[in-house]
Amino acid sequence: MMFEIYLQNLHLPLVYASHASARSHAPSTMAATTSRSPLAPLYSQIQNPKTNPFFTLKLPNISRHACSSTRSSRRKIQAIELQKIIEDYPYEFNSKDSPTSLPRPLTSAQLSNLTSEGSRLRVAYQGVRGAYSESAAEKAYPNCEAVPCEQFDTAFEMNVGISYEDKMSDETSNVVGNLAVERWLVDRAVLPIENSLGGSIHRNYDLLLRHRLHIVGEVKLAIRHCLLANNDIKVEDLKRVLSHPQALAQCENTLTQLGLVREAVDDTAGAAKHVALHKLKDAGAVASMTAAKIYGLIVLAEDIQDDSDNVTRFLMLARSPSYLALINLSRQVCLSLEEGPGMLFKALAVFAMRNINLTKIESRPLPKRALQTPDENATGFPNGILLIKHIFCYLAILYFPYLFYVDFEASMADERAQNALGHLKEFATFMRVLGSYPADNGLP
Ligand SMILES: O=C(O)C(=O)C[C@]1(C(=O)O)C=C[C@@H](O)C=C1
Repeated sequence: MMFEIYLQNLHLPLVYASHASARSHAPSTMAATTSRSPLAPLYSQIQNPKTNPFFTLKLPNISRHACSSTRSSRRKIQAIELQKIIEDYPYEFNSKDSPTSLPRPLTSAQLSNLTSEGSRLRVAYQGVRGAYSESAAEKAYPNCEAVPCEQFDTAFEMNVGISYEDKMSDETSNVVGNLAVERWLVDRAVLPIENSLGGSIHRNYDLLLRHRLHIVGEVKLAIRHCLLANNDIKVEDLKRVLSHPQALAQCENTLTQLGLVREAVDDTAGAAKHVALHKLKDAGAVASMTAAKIYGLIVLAEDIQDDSDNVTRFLMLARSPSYLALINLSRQVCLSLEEGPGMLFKALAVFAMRNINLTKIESRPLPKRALQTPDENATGFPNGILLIKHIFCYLAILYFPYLFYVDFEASMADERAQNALGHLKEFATFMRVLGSYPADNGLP
């Protein structure tokens, strides 16, 4: 209801308007970009340089100078109706996308637990049943169908979202064809991104950039690890313990006290399943109580994490950005900056000067794969990665290039946020808004 009222009443100013103007000035602004940016050749990949606040990378970089006339017209265009914007979203990606496959913003049905077809929302997570990510999926989308996946990359490939278990049963029949695409399509993927004990999960930050998905939600989940073993096994019998590396790290103190050798596996529940399946006598698993029940293991010790306050934050990803992006509070932007004194300070100042709260900043090295030539890039990285490649070549002679992921609190409709991003775009060599989502402020 609130959303409908919002749809009717909200008028969106700003970057949308500026983009619209940029569109009409496309030839000149593109020429300006060509002369000032090593990234210019990639603009040729723009399919439809219309409004796209979520993937700003390919929008022409308008200098302050060139902007003055745009600014006054921007001021005149004070409002654009939300519905119009939504209808207009082109979400241009690379030229391989056919117009029909261009992602659309999520509908309100998709934001509930139903897809637009009325079926249950399918949410992919890494691991087998009983993994914490499965609980995160269910917390975010109660009554969803949580789909276990072997690896995050499988979960991310939503268009071929064949599930782990489906894949296992189909391994010999090699059915990953069109049929599988239709049958095993998933709507969301769940990605653990940080933990209160272990900090950021770096690999998953890299995945965010490698795949062209949008963050549409977050969930904080209390993680309570148990030490599990087969029936009749005592703690003294154990020599080793299997689990996900994050879980092992979160239980460092207990496991050291017990003198157990750690063995890393893909997920906590997978560890429990392995211990149960192979009836191991010398090995236990660190996993959830739910996993113990599913795989018939006994609980030797509860709450073995180093701190009782052990919370993991998960992100929900979708092929399309969320309508709620326009009223949401949290957003994440990924950017790289030119080398020079105070560049990061300058970048962060665009938020500070507008009184926008930054909730997190993470830096990651530019992915090596970005160095591949476009021809080598057969796996189809998003354009952003190709763009990074150019930046990397440009800076690599002297410096270690880094990407910065910035989380900040502001809705898409917030003029300050639009201005901050517009400002940032003037000197960031690469920028992509990874998503916008309601913060999970409830109890984990
Ligand atoms: O292995 C699992 O059960 C997961 O869901 C993965 C994961 C993670 O990657 O951090 C999720 C939550 C816990 O922090 C431990 C493991």
